[in-house]
Amino acid sequence: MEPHEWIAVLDFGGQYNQLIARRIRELQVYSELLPPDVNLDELRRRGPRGIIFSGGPNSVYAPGAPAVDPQIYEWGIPVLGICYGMQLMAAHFSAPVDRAAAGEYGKALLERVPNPASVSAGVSGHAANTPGSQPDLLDGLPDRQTVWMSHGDVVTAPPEGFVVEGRTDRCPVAAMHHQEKSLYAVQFHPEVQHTEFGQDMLRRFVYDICGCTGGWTMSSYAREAVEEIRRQVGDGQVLCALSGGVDSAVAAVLVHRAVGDRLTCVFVDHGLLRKGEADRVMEAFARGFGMKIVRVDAGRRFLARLGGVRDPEQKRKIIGEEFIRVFEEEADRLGKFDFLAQGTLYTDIIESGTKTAATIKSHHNVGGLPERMSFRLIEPLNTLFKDEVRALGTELGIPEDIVWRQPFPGPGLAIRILGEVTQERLSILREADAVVREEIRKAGLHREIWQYFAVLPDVRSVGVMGDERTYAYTIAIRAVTSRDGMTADFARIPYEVLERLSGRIVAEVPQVNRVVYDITSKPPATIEWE
Ligand SMILES: Nc1ncnc2c1ncn2[C@@H]1O[C@H](COP(=O)(O)OP(=O)(O)OP(=O)(O)O)[C@@H](O)[C@H]1O
Ligand SMILES: O=c1[nH]c(=O)c2[nH+]cn([C@@H]3O[C@H](COP(=O)(O)O)[C@@H](O)[C@H]3O)c2[nH]1
Ligand SMILES: NC(=O)CC[C@H](N)C(=O)O
Ligand SMILES: [Mg+2]
Repeated sequence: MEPHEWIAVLDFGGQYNQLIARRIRELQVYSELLPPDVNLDELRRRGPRGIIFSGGPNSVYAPGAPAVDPQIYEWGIPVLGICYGMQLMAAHFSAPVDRAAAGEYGKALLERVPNPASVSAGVSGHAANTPGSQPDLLDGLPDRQTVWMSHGDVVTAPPEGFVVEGRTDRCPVAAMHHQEKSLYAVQFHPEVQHTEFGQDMLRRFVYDICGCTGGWTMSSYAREAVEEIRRQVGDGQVLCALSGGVDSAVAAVLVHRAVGDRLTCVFVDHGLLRKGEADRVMEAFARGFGMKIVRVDAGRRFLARLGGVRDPEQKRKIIGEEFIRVFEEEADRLGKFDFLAQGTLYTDIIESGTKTAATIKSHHNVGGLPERMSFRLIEPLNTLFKDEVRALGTELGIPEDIVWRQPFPGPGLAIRILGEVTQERLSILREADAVVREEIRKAGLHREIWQYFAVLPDVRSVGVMGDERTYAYTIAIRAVTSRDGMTADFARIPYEVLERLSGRIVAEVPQVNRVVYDITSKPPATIEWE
């Protein structure tokens, strides 16, 4: 993707990195995360208007701490360092960075430090270093404001050539900039919602300091994505992995716009879908989309490969590989396909683990992919979050029921059955899940709850039904609210709805005698149980 103006965010492994890029896009300027060891010539070629260094868990003075090519400071492009990013910049310019007597975690009060040399108006918006004084980042903002901190190291004095713009009780240099170069840094996190004027600071950096003009929207995203796909595919043919979910629907529509009928979508019924799902997906996509869609019934082979497997990561890897084998076989059957399009989101990538971020779980379409495969991947959504994809889907005219369909993981019910996946367990879970979906919809809660489903833990317990002892399965209900799936809270479902759910599940699903409700948020839990 090469939009005419964009901001690069270098990823030092912090928790909020993805949020930085996201906030910039909210300001209508495209932004993307890149690894900190990105090649500078390559980056120069891609021509960002500014660079942001993210936070990260390391200490700059520790051996092996991630760094950047120091040439970056001589390039003349505006840089904003955040937290670890600020400490890195300070250390480069030989300022002392030490362990603080006490760190700052959470809310802090930022006090501006008056800077007589600052020019408060008429910023040229130039990327080049203009000799003389650089404008303040905090210009126009209140003298005292709430910011959000998360650090244990501190820059105790500004490097030579820098002026201090703000401080807190425990942090003598909480915001600073170079007097002559366009280099800015803050110890707090402007990207989090709790930093009162954080978005104003990012706007100031992106527009006034980097000289961006804005106007990037989801429809520009669509336009650029279509061009990029055209360029990538040339006159080749594309297979698109279509699941019925919003991500792959949006990916398919983009590819379709780019290459027309050189696209064939493949929907795999792997036997791990919800009740009635395969038919509903085929019906929804058969009308109105004008794309070729092939359905593959592969239930038997997936189940055979999952026999005896209990480990969640192993299940994910088996499913990821089997998906690719099915696509390869279909490609051979249908003609010559070099490309496989998938609706991979940024969330799938970060959770699967990157160079700097830990593996939480291997998403089947990322960490679960086999090493050897015959396709080149097309993933036009791999920098976006779910709510951005929904906005894009709406922009592309995709029907509301698909745009707002609750997410359903590619490995399907296999990662909601703890322990071995068997035909019997699948049918218990499928029936219980159908009740959950029906009752939540009836209660009118389906739009405000992000995801709601049943889980089958590997637990049996004693009950009494019709004066008889039972020893049967427990069903857990999982329902969460979220904006992008990165964090989530359990949904406050009214007791009456929970009561109906538990009554119906125990009465209607044989082999279940107990229903529990999962009341953990993410973190510390995740949305799915495996
Ligand atoms: N049953 C399936 N058949 C073909 N491709 C699939 C299937 N399930 C998942 N995929 C592929 O894996 C990708 C990731 O799955 P994921 O569930 O994250 O996305 P989605 O199904 O498109 O959207 P949602 O998250 O809303 O369910 C999909 O975008 C799609 O390309
Ligand atoms: O396509 C997918 N392949 C996967 O392997 C996968 N694992 C989790 N999910 C979905 O991702 C979101 C976050 O899930 P977790 O909180 O469980 O990590 C939730 O929306 C999950 O449903 C997956 N989607
Ligand atoms: N959030 C961060 O970037 C933290 C940076 C550094 N490890 C510190 O604790 O100060
Ligand atoms: Mg899905």
